Amino acid sequence: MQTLKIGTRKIGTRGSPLALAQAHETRVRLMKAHGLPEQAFEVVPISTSGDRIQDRPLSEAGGKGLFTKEIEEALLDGRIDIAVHSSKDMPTVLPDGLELSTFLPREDARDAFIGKGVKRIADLPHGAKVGSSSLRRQALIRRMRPDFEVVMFRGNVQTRLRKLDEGIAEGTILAYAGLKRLGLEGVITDLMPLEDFPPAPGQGAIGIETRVGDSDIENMLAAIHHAPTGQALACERAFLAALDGSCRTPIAGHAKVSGGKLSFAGLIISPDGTEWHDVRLEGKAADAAEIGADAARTVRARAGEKFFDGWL
Ligand SMILES: NCc1[nH]cc(CCC(=O)O)c1CC(=O)O
Repeated sequence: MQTLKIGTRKIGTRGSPLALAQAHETRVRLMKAHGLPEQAFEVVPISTSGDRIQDRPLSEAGGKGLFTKEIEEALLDGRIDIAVHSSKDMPTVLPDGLELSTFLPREDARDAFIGKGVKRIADLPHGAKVGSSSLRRQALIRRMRPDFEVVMFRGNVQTRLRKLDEGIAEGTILAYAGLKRLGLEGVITDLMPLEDFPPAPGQGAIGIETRVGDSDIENMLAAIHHAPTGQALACERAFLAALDGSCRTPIAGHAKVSGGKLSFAGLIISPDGTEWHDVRLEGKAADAAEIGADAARTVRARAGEKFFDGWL
């Protein structure tokens, strides 16, 4: 075990209940891995622009970076030592001097369905309202059931559940991982199959951002890094990075890693759910990023360049 320098390590996070749960999970893993008491780590909640903008889709307001800007400034300034994120919410390009260096063992990456009065999404009546603000989920819902009315649904998990109770929609889809971390898996009425309803790149994986070259922190985090999750994420993020010119094209991607092998499934889909292109690739886990980039080239070639600017 590495000997750590004295002093409290500051764990930066968004202030939402899910973000705090993820920061606490990180803290507990660090305490156990290093035999350190709770006081060795402090969780520092930071409010971000993404948390404050509630009135329009984030893709219009400026995209994923809105959830990370203020936290990354704190990391660069040294006000915090590490930043804990949902990998799914992380832009593919990070500010100079920062890296996503550590991943905790991934939770089940599937989406979960929460039905009101029905168990499965297929049981909803013709024309039912399904709530989601995610472009990917909206497109996948429309592909599955063109008769449904997709309604805008933002806010944290608790807010969305309240909207369901109020009858604004008859069902909604959220990440299983987030519900589980909040102790809310009891509200789930079904899990969406990976094949019909592929998750967002990074879904279910907690990622930790650090300053490049901060060797003290790197040593500390090495003890909690989960290498297979890191490889899966390298693949999914390479796929996203190679496609993600705008965040208006819904993109799904999921890599499974086991026994040094990686298998990846990726999908791009039009927001109306009528046109999609998918890809499956397998290879060595050590080639994770190349597999993701290859998969992106394949779907890009299948879709044609026009596919990507058709929805602006
Ligand atoms: N965009 C919000 C967000 N970011 C990460 C999660 C869930 C946790 C995860 O995927 O790790 C969620 C909520 C959701 O999609 O239901």
